[in-house]
Amino acid sequence: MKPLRVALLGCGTVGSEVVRLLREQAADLTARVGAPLELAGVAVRRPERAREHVDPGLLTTDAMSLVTRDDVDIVVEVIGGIEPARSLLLAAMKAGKSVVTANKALLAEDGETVFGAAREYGADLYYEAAVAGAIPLLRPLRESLVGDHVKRVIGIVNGTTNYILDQMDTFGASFTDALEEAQSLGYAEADPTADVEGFDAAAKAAILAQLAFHTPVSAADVHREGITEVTAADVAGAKAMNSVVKLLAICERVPDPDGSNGGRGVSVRVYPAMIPRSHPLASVREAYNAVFVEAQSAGSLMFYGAGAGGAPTASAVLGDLVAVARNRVGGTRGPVEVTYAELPVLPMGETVTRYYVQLDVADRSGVLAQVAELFARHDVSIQAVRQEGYGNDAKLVVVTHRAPDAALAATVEGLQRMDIVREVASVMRVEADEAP
Ligand SMILES: NC(=O)C1=CN([C@@H]2O[C@H](COP(=O)(O)OP(=O)(O)OC[C@H]3O[C@@H](n4cnc5c(N)ncnc54)[C@H](O)[C@@H]3O)[C@@H](O)[C@H]2O)C=CC1
Ligand SMILES: N[C@@H](CC=O)C(=O)O
Ligand code: NA
Repeated sequence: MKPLRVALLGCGTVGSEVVRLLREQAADLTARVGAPLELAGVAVRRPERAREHVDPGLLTTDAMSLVTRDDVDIVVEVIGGIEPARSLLLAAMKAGKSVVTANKALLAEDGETVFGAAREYGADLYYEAAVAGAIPLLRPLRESLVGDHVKRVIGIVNGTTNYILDQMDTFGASFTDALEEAQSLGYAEADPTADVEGFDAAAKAAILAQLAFHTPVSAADVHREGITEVTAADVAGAKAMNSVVKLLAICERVPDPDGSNGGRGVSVRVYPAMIPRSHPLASVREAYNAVFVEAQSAGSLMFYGAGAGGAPTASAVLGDLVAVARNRVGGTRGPVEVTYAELPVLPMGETVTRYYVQLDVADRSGVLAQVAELFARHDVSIQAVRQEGYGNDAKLVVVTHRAPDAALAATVEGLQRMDIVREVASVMRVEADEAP
């Protein structure tokens, strides 16, 4: 059988592992695809650098010529970022190549163009590695669950931030030390701001929401808060509540009051939140990822595994590579993205959540009543309130019932202006528990 020729774009953390696996598993991959997979070229920025497993004769800095070469069938993009990745993928699809990418930033920022090109040119576009690394998640959403009605997707989709929060929670590590470790382990993006400010998780949330709800969602639609403002007080507050702080990506269909099945819209958001230690997401440690999918007929499904790192991510890339190669051998195509639902993405203010608020207060009579009155004024119902310490160390901890995020935010602003409140020491959303 004629070999299928693969152009690899980028040979960093993920790309170098793709090359290694292609070489080490060549015989098995040939048997599984029905044709050998042959590396036609590797586009890099610095060809003078020695690379294990790569024949130097395959290296080029001219990625555009490589992707359009007649002897290339499949293009694997693991450069990352928007340009030149977008131009390279568009040129590849136009030239009739099948495409595999791990680039969530591009798919979330300008999925319309990239998915549109796949439709226009009839090209295969696979991207399992883009969300939750090695975990098979996009293929289940795109194929296995496509006959169901997905209601909610909630999970931990960024390994770097989970690693940092876990180190802070378990060992009391500093943010900076934990980030450096995550970088050295190959989990972090080239610019770790993408991880710690939540951009990476927001891109993944957009991709998940689009697939789950068959509706266009881009990174700009996602409410995003990172973990740079998570303090030791937040982590300690969570501990005292028998909870843990996790950076969550949440994609929800918001029910329509008239009961229509499609829903009023979708809420897509990323923020650090407290979850009870008894919840399965709380036991997701280090750089692992886990995602719950709640569907009408399937019920709750949990996907767990390595969400970052060279070899795990390369596993997902190889899975896609075999899939597109099989399609080429069989003369077929994979699934095409459909976003027929056109559900609106609702503003964060309308999203219903719960808050944990820790206040340093003056310890005198009437304080609790004034604080409670402010919550009531914003129609935010209190689930529990507790005082810790006394005198100058008095703290009030308030946990609310569900309320629109705008009402909760206005309540916190009001607390910040109250004389009796010395400091709003910690504010954190509370998720994934059963409370109303
Ligand atoms: N590292 C991880 O754990 C994961 C990474 N990803 C995604 O995989 C992609 C690659 O990530 P990493 O390998 O971690 O990044 P990396 O920064 O280690 O590798 C990217 C490589 O592309 C090269 N490059 C940049 N511009 C180029 C150009 N114009 N032509 C040729 N090469 C160029 C860089 O020199 C670098 O070696 C990104 O889209 C990332 O978001 C996805 C899941 C997990
Ligand atoms: N930087 C990302 C890598 C995978 O997408 C992460 O930390 O999860
Ligand atoms: Na994945």
